[in-house]
Amino acid sequence: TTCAAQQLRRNYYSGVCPNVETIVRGVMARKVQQTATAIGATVRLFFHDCFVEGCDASVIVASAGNNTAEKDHPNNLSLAGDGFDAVIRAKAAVDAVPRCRNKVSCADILAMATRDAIALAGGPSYAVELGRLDGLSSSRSSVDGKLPAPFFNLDQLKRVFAANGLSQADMIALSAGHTVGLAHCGTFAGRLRGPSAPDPTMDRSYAAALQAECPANVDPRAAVSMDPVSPVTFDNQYFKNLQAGKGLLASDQVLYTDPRSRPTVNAWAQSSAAFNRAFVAAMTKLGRVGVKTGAQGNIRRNCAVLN
Ligand code: HEM
Ligand SMILES: [Ca+2]
Repeated sequence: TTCAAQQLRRNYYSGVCPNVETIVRGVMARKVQQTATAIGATVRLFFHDCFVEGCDASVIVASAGNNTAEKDHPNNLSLAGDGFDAVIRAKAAVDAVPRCRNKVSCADILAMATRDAIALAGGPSYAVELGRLDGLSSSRSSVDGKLPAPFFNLDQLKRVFAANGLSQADMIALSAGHTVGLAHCGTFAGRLRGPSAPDPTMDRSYAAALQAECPANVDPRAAVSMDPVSPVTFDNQYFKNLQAGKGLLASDQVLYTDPRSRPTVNAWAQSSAAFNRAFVAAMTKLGRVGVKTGAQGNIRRNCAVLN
């Protein structure tokens, strides 16, 4: 088989739809201005797409008939609607240009939208590789075991990223996606109360603040910022938070607690330039996971519906 990653390239659409990146960026700018939650929602959607059947927009497909799609797997139920909406809107804007109509894949639109969301939030801007096709299937069962859980230790995190060709350094860089966005109280409640709580690796005042934001019988829809310091800015504050015991999920804090990953956390807390370089490299690698070309995929007319 050919190496799919080699098929991706910058400016892939320069012939058929030369303005595609400008069109997507415009939609994202408007979307983010309306709802800042679209930033985290889009970035997480891309991650969950790439880790299941590769970056092929399989996560966007809606359940239909007797097929239950990826998005209805328990691990995906908390994907925020604004990420899906951003892709649907960008697709509509691209398809409104006659020469672009049905020429740009949903998978590539999600990759562009993610790049734009990060840049709009103040993060590093990078040239995005394009040329992915949309997947031909999406099933709930295919998500089983593919995504990391918030209580994973370092070995478990490394394993699920290694399964996608990503190193420990890539995993640490990508975890900084948690510099933006929200998490529901239930995802970290075990660190606040219960047999082994409060988690001794969590800063005491941060634990108290979270306990107040997420009381025992909190509305299951309640969510808190993943980065308590700069929640809508894409920056290396994530790593400074870990140094201060202010990682929200156990899988965040373990990156500092475990001596194997701590030096990397310290380096990127100290240098936003070094973090930005590592993040762009890791995102580019993430975007190459399981890319489909040729007969493995197509260009979906409606991102939520298989052709
Ligand atoms: C390292 C393992 C990871 C684990 C265990 C993990 C787990 C989680 C969990 C539990 C949430 C909260 C969901 C909720 O309660 O609604 C979340 C949110 C989020 N994750 Fe991750 N994640 C990981 C890696 C990543 C990566 C690699 C990215 C992207 C590069 C990412 C981007 C996000 C974003 C942006 C949010 C906020 C979503 C929003 O605001 O709607 N995560 N993650
Ligand atoms: Ca996918």
